[in-house]
Amino acid sequence: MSARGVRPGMLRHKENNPADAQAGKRQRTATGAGRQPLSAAAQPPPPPPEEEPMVFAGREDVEALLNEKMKGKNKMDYKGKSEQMMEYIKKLRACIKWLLEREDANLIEIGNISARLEAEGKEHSETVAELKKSIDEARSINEELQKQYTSLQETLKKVEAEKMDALRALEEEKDARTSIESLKNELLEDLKRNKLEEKRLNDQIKMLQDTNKRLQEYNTSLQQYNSNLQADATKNAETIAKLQKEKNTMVETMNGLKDHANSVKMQLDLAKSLQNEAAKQKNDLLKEVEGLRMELQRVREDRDNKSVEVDSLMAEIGTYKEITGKTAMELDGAMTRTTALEETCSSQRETIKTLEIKLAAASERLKMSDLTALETMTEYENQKKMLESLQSRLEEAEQQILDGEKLRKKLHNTILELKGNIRVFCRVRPLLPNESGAVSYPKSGENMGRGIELMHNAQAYSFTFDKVFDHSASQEHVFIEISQLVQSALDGYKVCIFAYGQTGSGKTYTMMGNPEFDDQKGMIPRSLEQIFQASQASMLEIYNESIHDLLAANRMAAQDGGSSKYSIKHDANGNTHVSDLTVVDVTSINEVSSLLRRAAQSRSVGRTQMNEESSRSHCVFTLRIFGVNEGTDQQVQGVLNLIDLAGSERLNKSGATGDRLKETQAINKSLSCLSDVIFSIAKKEEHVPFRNSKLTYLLQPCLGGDSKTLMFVNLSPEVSSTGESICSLRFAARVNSCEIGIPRRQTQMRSSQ
Ligand SMILES: Nc1ncnc2c1ncn2[C@@H]1O[C@H](COP(=O)(O)OP(=O)(O)OP(=O)(O)O)[C@@H](O)[C@H]1O
Repeated sequence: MSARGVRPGMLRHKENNPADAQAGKRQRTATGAGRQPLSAAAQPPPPPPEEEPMVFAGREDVEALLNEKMKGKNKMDYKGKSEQMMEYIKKLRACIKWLLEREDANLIEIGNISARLEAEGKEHSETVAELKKSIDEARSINEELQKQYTSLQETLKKVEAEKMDALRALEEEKDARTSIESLKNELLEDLKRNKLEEKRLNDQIKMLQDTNKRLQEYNTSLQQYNSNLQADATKNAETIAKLQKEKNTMVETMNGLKDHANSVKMQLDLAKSLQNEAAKQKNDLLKEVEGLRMELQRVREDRDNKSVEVDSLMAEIGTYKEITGKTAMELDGAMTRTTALEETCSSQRETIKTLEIKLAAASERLKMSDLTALETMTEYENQKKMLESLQSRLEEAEQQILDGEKLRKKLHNTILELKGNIRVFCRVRPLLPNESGAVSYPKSGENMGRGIELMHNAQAYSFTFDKVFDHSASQEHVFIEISQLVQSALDGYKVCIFAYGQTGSGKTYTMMGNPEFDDQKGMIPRSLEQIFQASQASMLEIYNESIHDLLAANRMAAQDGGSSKYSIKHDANGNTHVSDLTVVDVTSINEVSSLLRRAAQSRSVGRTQMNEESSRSHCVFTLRIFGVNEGTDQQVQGVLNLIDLAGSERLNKSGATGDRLKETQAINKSLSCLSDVIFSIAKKEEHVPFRNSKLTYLLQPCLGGDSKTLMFVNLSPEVSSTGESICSLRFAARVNSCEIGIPRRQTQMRSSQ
C-alpha cells in the first residue's frame, strides 16, 4: 500500500483482530440498523496470519484503492495476477473494515448528536420562554427608556446649551492657557536665567566663602603677627624708653662733659695764653740773653781790646820806662787810663756776672714754662680724646635712638596697616610776612614729630597724628615719608593720598607744588618720578558737583557735552572708572609732566578773599600702574590717586557771594558728605552714604575698601586761622581713627591673561 494518505496524527493501526471486526459489525447492526450487541456465545475466528496492518486516512485513500489496477507480467501471468488480487482483496477488506468502523463511530456520533439535539431543544424552549419573558421585560424597560430618552433629550438640549457655554469658556480658557503658556515659557526662561544666576551666585558665594576662609586664616595669622608685633612694639617701646633714658643721661653727661670740656678749653686757652706769654717771655728772655750775650761778647771783646790796650800800654810803659824819656805826667795819665780801664773791666765783669745769673734764671723759667706747656698739652690731648670718645658714644646713642624710632615707626605703620587705618600727616605752611603764629610743637618726649599744639582763645589744643611737618619741612622731606605708599602702588595696591585744609593752607603746594623748581616740586610730580614704568593717567576735577575732564583735547567741547556724561562706576575688584574720561598712556616722566601742565591750565581757579589763587574744585589725579615681575611672571595693577581737595573754609569766612557762594556751598556739601562718610565708617555703621556726593562716590574704594589711604591735613599757622585749623585738626583726628579694612594687592599671573 502506498504511503499516500499517511499523515501525522491521522495514522491509525489497522484492526488486525477479526473479533474486533466482528464486534464492529455487530455494533453497526445494533445502533444504526438494528444490529445486536456482540453475544458472549459467539466464537472468535482463528487468528489470521501475521499481516501488515492497513491504514486509511480518508476518502482519498479509499478512492485510490478503488482506482488501483491489476498489473501482471503478461496476460498469462495468472499467478501474479491472483497474488495481486489477493493483495487487493486484503486491502479492500481493510478498507471495508475502516469504513465500518467509521460508520460505527458516525452512528455513535449521530446518537450523541440526537441526544444533544433533544437536550438542546428542551433548552431552546426554555430559552424561548425566558426570552419572551425577557422581551416583555425589555418592552417595559424600553418604555421606561423612551421616557428616559425624552427626558434625556431635554437634558441633552440643556447640556448642549451648557456645552456651548462650556465651549465658549473652553475657548476663553484656551486663550488664557496660551497666554499662561507664554507666561510659563517666559517664567521658564526666567527660571533658567535665575538658575544660571543662582549657579553663578553660588559659585561666587563659594568663592567668597573660600576667600572668606582664606581671609579668616590670613586674619588669624595677621592677628598672630599683630600680637607678635605688639609684643615686639612693647619690647621696642621699652628699649626705646631705656635708650631714651640712656640718651637723656648721656645728654646730661654730655652736657656735663661739654661744660667740663668748655672749662678745660678755657683752662687750655688760659694755659695756651700763658704758654704763649711764657713763650713770648722766653723769646724776650732769649732775645735779652742773646743781647746780653752779645753785650757780654762785646764787653769781652772790649775787655780783650782793653786788655790788649792795657798790655800795649804796659808794654808802652815798659818801653817808656825803658826808653826813659817819657814824662811822669804821661805815665800817670796812662796809669789813670789803665786804672779806669781796669775799673771798667771789673764793672763789666760784674755786669757779665749779673747777666749770667739773669740768663740762668731766665733759662730756668723757660724750662719751667716748657714743662707747664707740655703738661697742659698732654691734659688737653687727654681731654680731647675723652671728648671725642664721648661724642662718638653720643652719636652711637643718637643712632640707636634713631634706629629705635625708625623701628617704632615701622611697627606703628605695620600695626596701622594691619588695622587698616587711614593715616594722617599734618603739614603747617610757613608764616607769611605780617602773620603771627599760633602753632607750637612738642620739643621732646614721645610726641616729638607727631604732635601739634594750637592756642585759641587762651586755650591750648593738642593733637597727635602719624607725622607732623612744621613750616621748615621741605617737599623732599615730606615726600620721603610718603614714598613708601607710592611704592605700594607699584606693588599692586590701591593708594589714595588726599590733601584737606582751608584755603591757603598749602594743599596745592603740597600736592603739586611748583614743578618748575626742583626743590618746590610737590607730591604728584615726585610720585611720578618714582614711577616711570608704563602707566596710564587721567585727571579730573569735581567742580560744583560735576565732573570735568582735565585732559580732554578740547576742554570747551568736552564741557559742552555736559559733565553728566562722566559717570562713576566701581568694578568687582574695587577699581573705579569714570566713563568717557580721557585716559592717556604714559611711559615717561616727560609725558606726565606735560600732562600735568595741561591739567594745571585746565583747572578752574577762582578768586576769594582768602587766597588769590584759590582752586575752587577738587582735583583728582589718577595713575594706573601696570607692571610685570619678570622673575615670577606676576602682574601687578596698582592705582595711585592723588587728590587736591578744594578749600574747607566756612561760608562766612570765605566772604563769597553769587557764583562763588554757589561754589563754596558745593564744596561744603561734598566736604560735609566726606565727613558724614568718615563718621559713619568710624562708627562702623552698616550703611555708609558714599553716593551722597561725587567726591565720596569717587573715593568709595579708597575709604570703604582695601586701599592704603593717607590724608594730609594742611594748616595755616597764623592766629586768625586757628578756628579753622582746629576744625581741620578735629576732622583729621576722626579720619585717623577710621579703620577701612586690610589693604589688598591686585595681582595675577601673566599666563592667565
Ligand atoms: N610748605 C610751604 N612752603 C612754602 N610756601 C608754601 C607752603 N605751603 C603753602 N605755601 C604757599 O602758601 C600759599 C597758599 O598755598 P596753596 O595755594 O597751596 O594753598 P591751598 O590750600 O591749595 O589753597 P586753596 O584751597 O585755595 O587751593 C601759596 O603761595 C604757597 O606757595
